[in-house]
Amino acid sequence: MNNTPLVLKMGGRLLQDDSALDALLAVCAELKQQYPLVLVHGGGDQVDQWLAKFGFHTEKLDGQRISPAEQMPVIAGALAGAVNAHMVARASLQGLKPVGLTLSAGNSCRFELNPKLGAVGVAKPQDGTLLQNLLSAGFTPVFSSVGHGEQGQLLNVNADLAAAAICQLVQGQLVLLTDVPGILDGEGKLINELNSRQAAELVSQGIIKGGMKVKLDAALDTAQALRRSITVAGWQHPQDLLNLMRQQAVGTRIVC
Ligand SMILES: Nc1ncnc2c1ncn2[C@@H]1O[C@H](COP(=O)(O)OP(=O)(O)O)[C@@H](O)[C@H]1O
Ligand SMILES: CC(=O)N[C@@H](CCC(=O)OP(=O)(O)O)C(=O)O
Repeated sequence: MNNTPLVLKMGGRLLQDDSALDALLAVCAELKQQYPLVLVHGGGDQVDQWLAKFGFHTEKLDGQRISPAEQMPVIAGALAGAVNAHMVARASLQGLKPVGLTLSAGNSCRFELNPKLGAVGVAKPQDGTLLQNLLSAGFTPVFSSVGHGEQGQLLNVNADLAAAAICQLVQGQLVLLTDVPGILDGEGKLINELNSRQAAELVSQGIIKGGMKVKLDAALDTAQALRRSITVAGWQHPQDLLNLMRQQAVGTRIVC
């Protein structure tokens, strides 16, 4: 058993495709025999659908959702309710012994507010006691990207930034799984490795933007904090995850 936890972030269309999700979670069950495992999930597409059903208009700024306080019950209902419970159910089928949590559980994270975005926080690692206890007892923590602020107000957190904070909390290794095979260059080709200087250039050229820019920021921050590379990869080929853990090149490796 390697003692460095593996923190996997799952997002995008994966969360609405049960056969793809089950295949990936089956690989997670294999990996859990080698690494303590932590899952962090998004659910932006489900939030879009729920907000529309409730008659709310929604907008994003720099890849993050503007989240007025009156929309938070719906946003938290989708992320920490429906999507989290679904992730726990599917992970349970694979024998992962999942435990569904918000980022505030056991004071795991604290939050820096971004008033431009409404009830949105950036998660920062705070107290690792709950996570360490769950991992040493063989459970798989499954975090939604919902937290709460100092006044008890619900907060929406981008799930990549949430995964970065959780990874820093356990000093783990982070893999951000998404709908595309990794970070793509101006011609749509996969970039195998990216450092902060090269990344800044691609951002200034408008080649890395929106949700991928948020992922890149989460990865660079974590790479810097832990002095370890972070991978952004696709979820479509679950075996890739096994290959990645065998040190083979998969997706985009972000180094500081
Ligand atoms: N250079 C880039 N390479 C790959 N994807 C990019 C790039 N720039 C922007 N994107 C967009 O970012 C998306 C991934 O971010 P996001 O939708 O937030 O993912 P997730 O929902 O998995 O967190 C891609 O599907 C793509 O539309
Ligand atoms: C503040 C903010 O943008 N929160 C995100 C949280 C979900 C998320 O990040 O989902 P994916 O990883 O599936 O994109 C949102 O409301 O969409």
